[in-house]
Amino acid sequence: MSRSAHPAGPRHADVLPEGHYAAPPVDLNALEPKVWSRTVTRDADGALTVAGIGVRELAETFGTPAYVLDEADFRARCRAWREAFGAGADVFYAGKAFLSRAVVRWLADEGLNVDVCSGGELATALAGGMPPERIALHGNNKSVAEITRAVEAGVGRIVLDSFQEIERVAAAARRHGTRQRVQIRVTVGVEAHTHEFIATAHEDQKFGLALADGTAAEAVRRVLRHRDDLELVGIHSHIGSQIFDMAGFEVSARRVVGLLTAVRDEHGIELPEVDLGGGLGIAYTAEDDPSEPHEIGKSLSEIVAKECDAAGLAVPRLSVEPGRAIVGPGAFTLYEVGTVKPLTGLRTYVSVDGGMSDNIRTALYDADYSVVLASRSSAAPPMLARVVGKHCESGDIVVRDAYLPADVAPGDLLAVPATGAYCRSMASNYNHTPRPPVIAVAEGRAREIVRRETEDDLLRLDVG
Ligand SMILES: Cc1ncc(COP(=O)(O)O)c(C=O)c1O
Ligand SMILES: N[C@@H](CCCC[NH3+])C(=O)O
Repeated sequence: MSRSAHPAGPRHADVLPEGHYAAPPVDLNALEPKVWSRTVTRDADGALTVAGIGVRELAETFGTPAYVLDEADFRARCRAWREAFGAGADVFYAGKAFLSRAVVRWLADEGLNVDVCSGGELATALAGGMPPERIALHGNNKSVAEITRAVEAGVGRIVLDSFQEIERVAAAARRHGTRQRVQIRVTVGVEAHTHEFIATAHEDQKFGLALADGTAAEAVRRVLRHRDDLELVGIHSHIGSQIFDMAGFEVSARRVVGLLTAVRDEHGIELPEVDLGGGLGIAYTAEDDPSEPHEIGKSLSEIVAKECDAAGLAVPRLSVEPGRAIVGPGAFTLYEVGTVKPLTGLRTYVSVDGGMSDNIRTALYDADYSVVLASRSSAAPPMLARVVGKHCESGDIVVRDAYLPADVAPGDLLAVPATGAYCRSMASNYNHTPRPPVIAVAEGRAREIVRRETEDDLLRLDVG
């Protein structure tokens, strides 16, 4: 629920701060299709089911908190992205959103490639069986060891992010006796409309090489001096994350094609690839309205084609790197309520058995999430609630403003949708909390694809 200037709607069990919060939903048991994976529904008892499995059964078998990932939803989104861009383009799933060996197998099956940005992500992609030529390595400060491993593994591309890295990748390729395919990551000078921490195309930040002051053009010159060791295949731009407005991508596409034209004019070569990055937003609440992959595919392909046509360039092979848009909507986090604390005249604090260690996004980006009572339906009136975790931090908030049925009680299960991206992958062990498992569900079956951490796991690292 977003904080808005809407007046309070129907009567509800709690007192609302005046004029500050959106009205409660008409039906608290309803499931907003935009934020749930495609197989989530309520069964005859009112409990949530996913892929035909009830959440009470999931909680009994695997415990809570747990991330529940719907394989059919994940695969359907992979296919939608592939189809949206067609055979003349590549879709690189951004592994930072969430990566595990099972997910890599699903990606490989569905014909997607993978973008990794660390040695650990590279190791996971390889361990999951992704062919190395379908892996791209990113990062603004890749270590020499990471570069060497990627070159030795034979990754399909390394995305260069600094002048120093050009020399490091060239040296690694020379040592290994290969010619490494590379792209140059540029910052196109777009102010993406998203949280400051996840915008990446304005010039005053750490990623990429700026177009505006000629740094990107200089990077091209430097890469081309290493023709024996580096094959410059294209230009890469990623403008940020959780973006709804396509205008930023359009400007980015135009500016990248502008650089391709400048490269042709200066060096007499046409670079065959353009990658426009990821960053497409998803719905976290009913108010969010993301574009569909086919709209995005059509609009980006048309802009690149039009700009190339105008510049007299052959249309390059396009690629994109969606992470959140593929894995985000397909998972929810299942929590058990521990305490319910009404604060007179304010709201009710509902504490769950996880928190900022399994979802840091609310604290870090002020992200909005929604939540439902999952283990049963309820006819109780709406109560203004804040869903909080169990950590020693007052900013440990999972859902800042939520309406829950007023009879929510300890032992109830809550589900927070759209937690597939950047929740498990950004999870921490704060307060020595073992991280939750990822449970994959498909066709009536559930299995752990990442197991729950144990206190033994934590103590095993404590060698003092
Ligand atoms: C280079 C690059 N590609 C792709 C992504 C994926 O972004 P998203 O998960 O928002 O699609 C990111 C993260 O923002 C990124 O830094
Ligand atoms: N971690 C961020 C997105 C950053 C993506 C990586 N460049 C999020 O949760 O929204």
